[in-house]
Amino acid sequence: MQEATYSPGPGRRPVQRDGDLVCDICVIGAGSAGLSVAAGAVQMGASVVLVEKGEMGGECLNSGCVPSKAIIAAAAKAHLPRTSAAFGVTLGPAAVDHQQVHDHIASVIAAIAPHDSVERFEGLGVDVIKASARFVDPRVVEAGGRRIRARRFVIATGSRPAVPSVPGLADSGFLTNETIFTLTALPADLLIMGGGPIGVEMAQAFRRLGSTVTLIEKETILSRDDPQAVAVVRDALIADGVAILEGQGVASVSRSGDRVEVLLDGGDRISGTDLLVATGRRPNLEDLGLEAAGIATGPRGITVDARLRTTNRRVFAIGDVTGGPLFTHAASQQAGIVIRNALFLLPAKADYGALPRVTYTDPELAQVGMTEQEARKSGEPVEVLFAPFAGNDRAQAARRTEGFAKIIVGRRGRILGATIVGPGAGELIGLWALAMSQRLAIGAVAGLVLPYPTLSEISKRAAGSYYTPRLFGPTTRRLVGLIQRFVP
Ligand SMILES: Cc1cc2nc3c(=O)[nH]c(=O)nc-3n(C[C@H](O)[C@H](O)[C@H](O)COP(=O)(O)OP(=O)(O)OC[C@H]3O[C@@H](n4cnc5c(N)ncnc54)[C@H](O)[C@@H]3O)c2cc1C
Ligand SMILES: NC(=O)c1ccc[n+]([C@@H]2O[C@H](COP(=O)([O-])OP(=O)(O)OC[C@H]3O[C@@H](n4cnc5c(N)ncnc54)[C@H](O)[C@@H]3O)[C@@H](O)[C@H]2O)c1
Repeated sequence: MQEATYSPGPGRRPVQRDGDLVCDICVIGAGSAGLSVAAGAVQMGASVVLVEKGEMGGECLNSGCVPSKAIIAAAAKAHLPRTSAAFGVTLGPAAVDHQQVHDHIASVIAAIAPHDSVERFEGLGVDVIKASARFVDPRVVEAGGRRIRARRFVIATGSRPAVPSVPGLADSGFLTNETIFTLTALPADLLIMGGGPIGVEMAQAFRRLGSTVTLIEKETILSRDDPQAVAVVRDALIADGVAILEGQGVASVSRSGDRVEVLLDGGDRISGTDLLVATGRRPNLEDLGLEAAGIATGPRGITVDARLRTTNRRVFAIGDVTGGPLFTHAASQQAGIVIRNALFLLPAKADYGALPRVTYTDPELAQVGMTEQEARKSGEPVEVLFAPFAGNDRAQAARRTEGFAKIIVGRRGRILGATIVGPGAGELIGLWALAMSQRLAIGAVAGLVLPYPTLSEISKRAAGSYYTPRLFGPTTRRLVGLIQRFVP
């Protein structure tokens, strides 16, 4: 997480009192969520203690967003020879050295790590304790043999892979996001259980790097997303050579020598050299002493209200440990809400109505607000605006014409949601996130002047189509005809 740093000079520091370390805010967990609160709070003058039992930066830096996007970038390079010929450029076949791919991933992590480091946070004035934290009563946390008494606590302990209880799986040896980025040899035959964002991103990346890949999904891949957009991603994965088995559960797993064997619910058997389990997440709640602090949990994680308060009024919880939305940018949005509540006593509430999400396949799939299906279910009259990348001149020049932008509009041009699947969709969705967060109507995007030729014009094209039937209809024609009679 790259949040801004401002150095206002020394602020309040935690103090030792009656054997306790006393501070304004104690943050548990130094991942995307915890680091954002700690950095923000200390720079606004609060005294902050940050407790982390593992690596600073948490999952996003060490085993999530950063390494996954680094391997996707390597895979894009490996894919170049397969797309260049249409431009009249012939590249030799890609030779992938996975040890060097691993080193590339490690060096990207190392480049970002100083921003999340103990040194940087202590430099900002945070007391960092490298230990496991546990509530001993509603007001006190113990960590590394120290007692921390804070006005407010923030639990930001994240999540870990949820491994399903499939017979044989635990004894067969499998990879998760915690281990796959440490491989120094490319898996020859990779089986992936789970077709969520992790499964599909990794399926395409490893296939492009040279693995044979089979993706096993018990329902449909990317099931939360617009099926028409998912179809574009599915076609791209298949074109890359990923075998996709949808509607197929895994009945059992076994290992025989260097092969892992999977028995599917339907009775078919498949085997591979490696198995990646990407079947969702579990919140990190254990050993936190939540009962001692009177903090309730639900099936997805720690129970919080719209202000992100737990059932203990001194304690907030944010990030993956609350069960969703499971994104780094959601964690930092939540951190801002906690800061407003805890430091300024403002009743700020979480609102995910304009929270974008992107799956970084090629093409990317980006969403903000409601999908078409969600909007239709809401009962409001819905208009669907559609612009294909094939109608975008820049996409034509780059030979990237797959995909589309679909904008969902309600009454009086209110933007209800945007789905973009295609080249650079993750960058293009930002415009719609801004439009939705500022409650702009569709006319604001239709009236934008954007540089030609850019992919971003697809948004204007889709927005403009809202006015096509209104502008080019019989009323306008009659009006122009009437006015023209008076033009000398
Ligand atoms: C492969 C993968 C790719 C992803 N890609 C993206 C992406 O592209 N974009 C995106 O937005 N999101 C992505 N995510 C999701 C994102 O990584 C998470 O939503 C985010 O990291 C959650 O942050 P967090 O601070 O809640 O938890 P974490 O980052 O998990 O941090 C929690 C920290 O708390 C510490 N901790 C736990 N218990 C204790 C304790 N008792 N005492 C002290 N410390 C403790 C842990 O050691 C950890 O460091 C991805 C996830 C994965 C797995
Ligand atoms: N680009 C991004 O922003 C990004 C990338 C990766 C992860 N993430 C975050 O991390 C979260 C976790 O990702 P994920 O992909 O592990 O989880 P997920 O919950 O999104 O998807 C898991 C998939 O596994 C399937 N599944 C579950 N059990 C199965 C079984 N026994 N056999 C076959 N399939 C099974 C589910 O039907 C589901 O489709 C995501 O929800 C997302 O919020 C974000």
